[in-house]
Amino acid sequence: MHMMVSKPEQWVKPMAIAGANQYTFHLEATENPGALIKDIRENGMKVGLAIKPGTSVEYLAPWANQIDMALVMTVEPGFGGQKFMEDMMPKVHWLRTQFPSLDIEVDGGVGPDTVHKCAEVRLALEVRNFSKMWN
Ligand SMILES: O=C(CO)[C@@H](O)[C@H](O)COP(=O)(O)O
Repeated sequence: MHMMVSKPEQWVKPMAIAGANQYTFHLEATENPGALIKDIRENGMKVGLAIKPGTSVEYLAPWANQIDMALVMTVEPGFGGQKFMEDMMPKVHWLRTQFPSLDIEVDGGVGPDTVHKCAEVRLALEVRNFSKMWN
């Protein structure tokens, strides 16, 4: 589950009860990422950590060894249909280099014209709209 929400702490248990196996929260949305990571693990889920376009990847780095997946937003959180921000790819490349075994995703603006940019940096994709990819 990609929880693009404020106060992500309050949804950990409900999502675990609902059967989620991974809980991705936004670094900007919590004051205590370490406690939240611990709580997610204690509730039996894997941990994903997302950053918005304006957040430097160095803020994510201290947590990278404690998470299962890093998610680099390639649009501003808010709505679909925005343009893929290719200038986020250096963040992905840096993470891929520093943490070779970490799963990395991007979210937003991925389609036929941009998917090759993701393939170049060996990303797992969070694809919400497959018809956009293949039609
Ligand atoms: O929620 C967000 C952005 O707020 C993203 O997850 C978008 O929904 C992605 O949509 P597309 O760019 O793939 O249309």
